[in-house]
Amino acid sequence: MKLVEVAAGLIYEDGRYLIAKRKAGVHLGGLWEFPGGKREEGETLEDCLRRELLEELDIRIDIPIPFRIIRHDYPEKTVELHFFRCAIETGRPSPVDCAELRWVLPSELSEYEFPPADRPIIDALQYQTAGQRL
Ligand SMILES: Nc1nc2c([nH]c(=O)n2[C@@H]2O[C@H](COP(=O)(O)OP(=O)(O)OP(=O)(O)O)[C@@H](O)[C@H]2O)c(=O)[nH]1
Ligand SMILES: [Mg+2]
Repeated sequence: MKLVEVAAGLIYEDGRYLIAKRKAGVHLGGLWEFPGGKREEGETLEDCLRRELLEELDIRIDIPIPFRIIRHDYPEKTVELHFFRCAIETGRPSPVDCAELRWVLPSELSEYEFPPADRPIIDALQYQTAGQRL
């Protein structure tokens, strides 16, 4: 089956992560996600992340730090999601290519419906923050 490589940003600011709601009608439409998209030929995953965040949110980010790679089989395709931690360098996020944007606390992430592939990321972000409070 075809393998789709994706870069997605865990965009962090003042204790919150920026999440986006996917437009209706696209793959996994209506679910919340970490902004990003598919790598194009000739691009590194970091280039891809920068391009997608500029296209989808109109922001430029500082240096992305690789966090985790998750491979997940959907019935129609297999995705390899490369998650990066990052922060906004310039710009104010606007929902150019998504239905809605929200800044949420790690503890609030479980109130939003994410694609099944994102489960381990949500768990890791919540676990990390819980640890920091100990
Ligand atoms: N961006 C993003 N994609 C995810 C996440 N989790 C997940 O399973 N995906 C899947 O990874 C693929 C990447 O999709 P995308 O729709 O963002 O790609 P894109 O921005 O290049 O969009 P396009 O194909 O309309 O140009 C989709 O099949 C999507 O369902 C996530 O947290 N963020
Ligand atoms: Mg996208």
